[in-house]
Amino acid sequence: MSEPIIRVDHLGYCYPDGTQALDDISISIQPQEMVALIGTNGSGKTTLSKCLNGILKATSGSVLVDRIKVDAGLRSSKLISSIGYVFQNPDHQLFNNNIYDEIAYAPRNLKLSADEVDHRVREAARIAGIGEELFGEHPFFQTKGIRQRIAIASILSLRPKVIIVDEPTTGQDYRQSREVMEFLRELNREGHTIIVITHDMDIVAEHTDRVIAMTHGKVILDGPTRDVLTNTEVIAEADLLPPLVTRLDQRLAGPQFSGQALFPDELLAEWNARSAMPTAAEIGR
Ligand SMILES: Nc1ncnc2c1ncn2[C@@H]1O[C@H](COP(=O)(O)OP(=O)(O)OP(=O)(O)O)[C@@H](O)[C@H]1O
Repeated sequence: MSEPIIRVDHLGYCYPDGTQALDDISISIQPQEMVALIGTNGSGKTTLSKCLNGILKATSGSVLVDRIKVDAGLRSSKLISSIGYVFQNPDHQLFNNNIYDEIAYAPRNLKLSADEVDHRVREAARIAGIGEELFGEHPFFQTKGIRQRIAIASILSLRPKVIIVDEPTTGQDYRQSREVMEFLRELNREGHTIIVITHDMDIVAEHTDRVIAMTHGKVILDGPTRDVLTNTEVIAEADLLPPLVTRLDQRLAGPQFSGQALFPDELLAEWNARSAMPTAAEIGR
């Protein structure tokens, strides 16, 4: 196994008002993983992301990203090029008057040459699927889907190895959500490590390989997506529900029903493999 791109050891974080938001978290993430970070509101997902990104300084334990010791106030150009954080609400991130300047903002801050900035803006926009004809437009007048892409492009222009995306599908319809997730998957295939924070278990099932589940500032389960999402008891401890298909599979009786199905096709295959139709009593088990 290669060296982790993220190594968190016994991380704790306490806000100045005394709220203990993270408690003894230890995780490591390998390069090019596609990870979902799940948990109820207030479980500590955003705080953890901010500690990874150097926005917050751990009050105990340590965080290493791409071998850099992460320390708030020390958002060195190396750290900025290693990890980027896309806010839950793109409007909290976008503040320039046109899309080009928005994407160019961070590389300009790195004091890169004008040519290099221009190259990075065009590259990031192309990867994020933002046409150059939009460069002069104001970010605020775009759809939420496009604003999300601008927010991602403005991080991509730094070419970070790790990208954390906080609730990328909130407020978007099914088609837009799918598009955003497929786009993140593409970035993942191209070599980026992606961490997605989401409450949507169908999105988790379909688009991520590993799930880290949190509650009350602790990691309660960390493993392959199917193992975590079908672990009903632990998922319930985090006040979450597995995908509907999984819940149905777990209620059906019979050896064909594994209780592990995540997708309708998997459940259908199990159903079709049955020698006889289930009785009402079996379904109600
Ligand atoms: N600025 C702050 N000051 C004090 N406490 C905070 C602050 N921000 C978050 N908290 C608290 O820290 C804990 C973890 O919050 P955090 O936002 O990290 O959770 P989360 O899992 O990201 O929640 P959500 O899904 O709602 O975004 C919660 O108890 C929250 O109320």
